[in-house]
Amino acid sequence: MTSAIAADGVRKRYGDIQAVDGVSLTVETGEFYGVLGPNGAGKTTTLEILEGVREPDEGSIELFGLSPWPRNSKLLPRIGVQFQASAFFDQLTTRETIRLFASFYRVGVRRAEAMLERVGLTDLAGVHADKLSGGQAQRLSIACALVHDPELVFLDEPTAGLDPQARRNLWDLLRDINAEGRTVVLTTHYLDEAEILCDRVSVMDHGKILKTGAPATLVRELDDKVRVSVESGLVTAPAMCELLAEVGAGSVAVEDDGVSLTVATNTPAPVLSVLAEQGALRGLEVRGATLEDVFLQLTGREYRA
Ligand SMILES: Nc1ncnc2c1ncn2[C@@H]1O[C@H](COP(=O)(O)OP(=O)(O)OP(=O)(O)O)[C@@H](O)[C@H]1O
Repeated sequence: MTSAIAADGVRKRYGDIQAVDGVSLTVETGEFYGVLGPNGAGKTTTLEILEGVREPDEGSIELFGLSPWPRNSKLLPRIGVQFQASAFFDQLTTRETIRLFASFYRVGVRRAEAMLERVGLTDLAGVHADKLSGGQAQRLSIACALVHDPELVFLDEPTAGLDPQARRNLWDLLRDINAEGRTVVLTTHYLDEAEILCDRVSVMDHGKILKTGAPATLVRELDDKVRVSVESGLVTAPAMCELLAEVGAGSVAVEDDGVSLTVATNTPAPVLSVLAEQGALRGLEVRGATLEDVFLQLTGREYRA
């Protein structure tokens, strides 16, 4: 089966800046694929090259086996590109905006109205685009990208700047879009978003893809320690070390910062048993590694979105 996207050796330079430095990736049909990285990593440039709106200096790109550059009219009906909300015409209403996008693709008014309904903007159909909240504007931009029913949708940081509730609402919409069978490619600098939404993510920094995989696989491959924490004062750190040695709990690190006692371990089961036997489970939290730890290991520095 042909992949939705196959890119090989893509490079793009702006003056002295090598924005994209040898990116190769494959996105399978139906996948929810994330390109994750901090500001300036090269995510937007990569996405624009994949969309066919920017010419690469080097490399080959195929969407459904076709080259997106120069602009390929056979591909245009099959792909949806989310424009940044700020690119809307402020003086058009929500309804006029979606109808304008629908007209680009010769899509009827009924479908445009259905899209507004789908993203929950019917009640705001008469409101000017510049009066929409950040979340509403993002939903409108996603509706515009979907109005012609594309198979492959590109979203560039769709939840940037939204409050937590608006982000979660948008996540539900994005999940539904993918569940309908569409391939979704999203860039984000939010690690939690990538972890929650994406089947696979490429972690990007300084124009290069450092690693690609399912978020859970990337985290598991770290083989990082699990952190088991309880409230301080239930059992002391030295006592905990002794108890864990008695049961042969293996390599552990015990720390008490006055708020929590934390045991870092590869084998949490005996740690939990000892805490339970001591009646010291108040405030129990068990934390595994996250994509943040993956980024730290790949780059040697903390993740800064
Ligand atoms: N049109 C341009 N002209 C010159 N430099 C650019 C241009 N677009 C991007 N850059 C630079 O290329 C690098 C990669 O930018 P890009 O926007 O692709 O990264 P990004 O990961 O999407 O970042 P962000 O999360 O901030 O959008 C950055 O150093 C940026 O300043």
